[in-house]
Amino acid sequence: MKTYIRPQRSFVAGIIFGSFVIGMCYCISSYASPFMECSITHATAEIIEQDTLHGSHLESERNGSNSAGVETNFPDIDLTTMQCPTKDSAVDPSILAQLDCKKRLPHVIGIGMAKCGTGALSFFLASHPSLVHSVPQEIYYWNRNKEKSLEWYRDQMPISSKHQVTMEKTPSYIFEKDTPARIKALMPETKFIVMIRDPIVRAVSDYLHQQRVAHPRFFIPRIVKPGNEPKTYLNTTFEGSVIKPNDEVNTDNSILSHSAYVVYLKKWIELFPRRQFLVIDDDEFVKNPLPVLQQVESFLGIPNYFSEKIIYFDEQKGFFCMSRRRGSGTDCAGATKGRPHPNVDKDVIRRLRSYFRPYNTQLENMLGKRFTWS
Ligand SMILES: Nc1ncnc2c1ncn2[C@@H]1O[C@H](COP(=O)(O)OS(=O)(=O)O)[C@@H](OP(=O)(O)O)[C@H]1O
Repeated sequence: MKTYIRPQRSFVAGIIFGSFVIGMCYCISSYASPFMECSITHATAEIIEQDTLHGSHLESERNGSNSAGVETNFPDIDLTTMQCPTKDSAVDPSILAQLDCKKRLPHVIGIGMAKCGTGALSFFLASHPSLVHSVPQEIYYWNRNKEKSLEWYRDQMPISSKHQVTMEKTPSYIFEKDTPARIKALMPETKFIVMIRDPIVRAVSDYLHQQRVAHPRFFIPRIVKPGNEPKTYLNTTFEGSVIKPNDEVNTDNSILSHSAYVVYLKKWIELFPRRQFLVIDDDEFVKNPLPVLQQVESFLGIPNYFSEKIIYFDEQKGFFCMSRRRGSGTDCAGATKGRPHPNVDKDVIRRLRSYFRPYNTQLENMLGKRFTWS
């Protein structure tokens, strides 16, 4: 009989001790939860080690164990994935001091290209616990607001902890001639994300987008002087917009010229080290965003957060969406994405392919990368 009684006693004692431990954990987690939207404990040392460029931006050296390498009352809390609290009251002062919550200039800027998945990328990245994204996504500081101060720019950013990366994207930055030099002078460590896609598909997407805007001046054919930036021109069809009545390719139309990526990207790549750029092919991203998002995490030196668990293909939307998103908001990127593309005349496609070929080849040589659409 004794052999039965002993295990029963230790079983009861185990339950009492276990309940005590669970209770303690619950107390600590409810205390910490107002400022912990997500706790990722699997931040890999390798990814953090790659963050050489960001060392100066992130203002802290991170290490593997307690990723912030700081002492708090809660040694298991990962400060690199912790959000700045909206209210200070419930936060342990030692944690608050380590987060150093304030607005910061962007560490990474999405500089282009329009209609290449830039909105969807920002949508996914904004859910990452180690990244804060400007709202709205597009700030236009380096073009429309260039007279304003850097303080104004900083003020457009959300509050971040010193362990988070701040991001904004304005796809039209890439076209600005003096912007690379200005960023180089003021924020030389900035990282850049550039999204591209099949140039003809981008042109069709741009055509559909401009049609929706439909400014009257878009319908007037304009001759652009050599060296000047082409303007948008819209005809009733895509084909009519990109092929002139004399049967030449309408190179004066920005719908086409903006797909000659190398022309614009070259100026940036000449000024900054190549490691400060991540070029993403939207044709890959749209089909399978997860590896691309993981590549971005690695590029930014932030912990791994994206996985199959939070990204799913939405049959109704026809795009990948997020199954979990912090805060309120939709689960899929904006409603203006994914307009049905018209079938384009085969002969026009053939002519546009040969128009873009030299640009694509130059781009591939510059980036040391091949694209399926080239
Ligand atoms: N996951 C997901 N959800 C929705 N949309 C996605 C996604 N991934 C890529 N895309 C593609 O994004 C294209 C729009 O590009 P942008 O966001 O750069 O457009 S914009 O310049 O900001 O207007 C848009 O192009 P169109 O299909 O031509 O509208 C989409 O194909």
